Amino acid sequence: MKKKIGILGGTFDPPHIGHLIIADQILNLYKLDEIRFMPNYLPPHKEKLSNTTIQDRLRMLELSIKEHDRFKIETIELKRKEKSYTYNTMVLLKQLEPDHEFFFIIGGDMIDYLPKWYKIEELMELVQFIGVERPMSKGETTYPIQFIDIPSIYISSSMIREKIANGQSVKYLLPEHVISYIEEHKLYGTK
Ligand SMILES: Nc1ncnc2c1ncn2[C@@H]1O[C@H](COP(=O)(O)OP(=O)(O)OP(=O)(O)O)[C@@H](O)[C@H]1O
Ligand SMILES: O=C(O)c1ccc[n+]([C@@H]2O[C@H](COP(=O)([O-])O)[C@@H](O)[C@H]2O)c1
Repeated sequence: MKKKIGILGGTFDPPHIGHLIIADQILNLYKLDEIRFMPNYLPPHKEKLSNTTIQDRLRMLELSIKEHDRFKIETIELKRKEKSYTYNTMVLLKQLEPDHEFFFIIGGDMIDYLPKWYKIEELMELVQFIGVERPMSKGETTYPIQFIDIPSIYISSSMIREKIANGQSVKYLLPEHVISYIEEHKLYGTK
């Protein structure tokens, strides 16, 4: 049977409850079979922002999703070891799994940036996008994105990295297991 799969691509440095909430809301509202969290190898548009390794990002993601039986991890971009252009990834995924229907999930900041994406016109033809509003971003677009109305969450990975570096609490902003991992491995300037 044709499965409906949501893809949440990201850097996840670190993953936080914003990612988990949007994934669960969309899974439920779109009646998807699963959500795959897809860490990129090299984000196309970001400088390296922290000293975490790919293994750290992957492990934190595993710890984040382990209690949800419909949350999975898609490692296709980690295996390719190149800049993670979504168009290339989705072409490959659709070749590998031709029977599945894919939905690519993006937050408002990424929607603002879409005109700069690699082969954006072709990508829009290839996969349905689901957009989530995000505080501080316009999230307006002429691309055919389906917007979904879910609680807006003012949390970002950069906010979390900054709080940790300043010795401030991040309790409840990300899963406890991930906080323990960050402390154990002294990530993001943990004091
Ligand atoms: N709080 C949020 N609300 C809506 N979308 C979000 C939220 N946090 C992340 N996203 C979306 O999830 C995807 C992956 O995000 P990413 O891993 O880059 O986290 P981030 O919080 O945006 O990180 P950073 O602060 O380092 O830019 C992107 O499409 C992003 O827009
Ligand atoms: O393909 C592109 O040109 C492109 C440009 C920017 C971001 N993306 C993808 O969008 C997703 C969210 O990106 P990020 O950097 O906010 O984590 C992630 O899967 C990126 O690989 C893709």
